[in-house]
Amino acid sequence: MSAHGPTIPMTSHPCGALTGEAEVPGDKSISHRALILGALSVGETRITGLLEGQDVLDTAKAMRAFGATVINDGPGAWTVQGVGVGGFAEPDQVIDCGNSGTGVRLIMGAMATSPIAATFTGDASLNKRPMARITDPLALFGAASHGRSGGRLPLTLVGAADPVPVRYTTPVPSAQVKSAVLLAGLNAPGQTVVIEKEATRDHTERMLEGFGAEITTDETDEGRVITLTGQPELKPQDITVPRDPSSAAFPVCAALIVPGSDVLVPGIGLNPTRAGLFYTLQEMGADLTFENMREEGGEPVADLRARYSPEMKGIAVPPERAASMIDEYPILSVVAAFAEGQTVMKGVKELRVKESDRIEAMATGLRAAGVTVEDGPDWWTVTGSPKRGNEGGVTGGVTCASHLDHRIAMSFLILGMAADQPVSVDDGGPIATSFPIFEPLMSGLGADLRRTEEVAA
Ligand SMILES: O=C(O)C1=C[C@@H](OP(=O)(O)O)[C@@H](O)[C@H](O)C1
Ligand SMILES: C=C(OP(=O)(O)O)C(=O)O
Repeated sequence: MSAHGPTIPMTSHPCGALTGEAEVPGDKSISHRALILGALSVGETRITGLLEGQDVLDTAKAMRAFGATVINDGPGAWTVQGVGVGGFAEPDQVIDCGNSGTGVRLIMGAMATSPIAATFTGDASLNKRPMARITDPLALFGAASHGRSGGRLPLTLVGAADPVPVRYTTPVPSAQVKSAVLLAGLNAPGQTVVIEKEATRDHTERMLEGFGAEITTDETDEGRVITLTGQPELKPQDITVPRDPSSAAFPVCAALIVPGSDVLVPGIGLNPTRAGLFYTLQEMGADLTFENMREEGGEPVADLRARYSPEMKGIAVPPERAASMIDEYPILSVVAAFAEGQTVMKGVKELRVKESDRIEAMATGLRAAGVTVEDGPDWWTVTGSPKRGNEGGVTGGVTCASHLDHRIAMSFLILGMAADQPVSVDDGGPIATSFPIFEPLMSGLGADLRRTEEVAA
């Protein structure tokens, strides 16, 4: 059961060529940040292209609970009347962030240096995920948290009444940890400094600068040093949210493994901290090209064209690339199942603590579908083959558990499009958290997706 709806068993049948144009929704990471920084500004922020997935809708609801006025003016069009830095009111309800690690972790940071308390919870998936990685640095500002052992949700966060600035080196490569500390630093005096050894997505830094905060990033021997001057007055902005590369990954990868496919996925951000999968696929020999390269909102954007690629080879993914494709390893493992040889993915311990243990979830389903997978604490490998049908290759014919994880559900449904037999997932409901139009969009390209109670005509 997903946090916000019924269980939806789904089946993906082997399909003909996927063709056409796939306009994926707005970027989930940027959507969360636009709402939160809009709420921390004084005045009206206007947002177009907002992702209207459940994760982001939960953040919009949370911002209302903290006192901002958040209005939906039409598809993707939202306005936020903010309350200013330090202006959050104490919510009179539990903040339920559903399935969203980004939502709960960034919102905890945003309130941690205000003299208010709030209780946070989530769904069965989110309430298993580690939160000490957030409450530990927030305690350095003077915030206090009271929750379950091991620092998991539900928990109550009591914001610092007299916050102090913090200098913090992130212990794991996490943009959520970095962002929570920066957002807390907004309402602390002086300068808050975050140091990250591996570069992670930089949407928070870019957006804070866009809202008028004083923030610098320096590459040093220690790593990337990000310095924020506290207590700015953030200026409301007009924001156009770019389309999400992590959602684009699904139609792109489907086209690469379904014979005869040729799909255009327009307007995808190629921010270097987000585009690692696409370069990896090209290195595997994918027929994947960037058309109409341009800049939008200060970021590189292109139209991605993906064509069926039967000559792909397995690859050793550079571990230093992991952060720039951390959400794309599940769908990469599906492509790897159809590439000749071994794909090696190392330095990916973080996959064990996403909405699910993504290594375990994918390894279990792929093995059941006839694919060779090996794994360890922070690594896994997939040994694939381009063979189809009775020559060998991916048999399919299995039902896989999604574990309340949208990317696991979507990855197995893409597998079913190219396997010899259909692949089912026990619950496709979580797909709505990040990609609510996944079913109609993929069906429009030619996929054969069915809600399992449906019977073929
Ligand atoms: O900051 C963000 O928007 C996100 C950061 C990543 O998590 P971590 O920062 O925990 O790696 C990623 O997995 C998540 O989908 C979105
Ligand atoms: C891990 C993800 O999101 P979150 O951490 O926000 O739940 C994701 O979208 O793959």
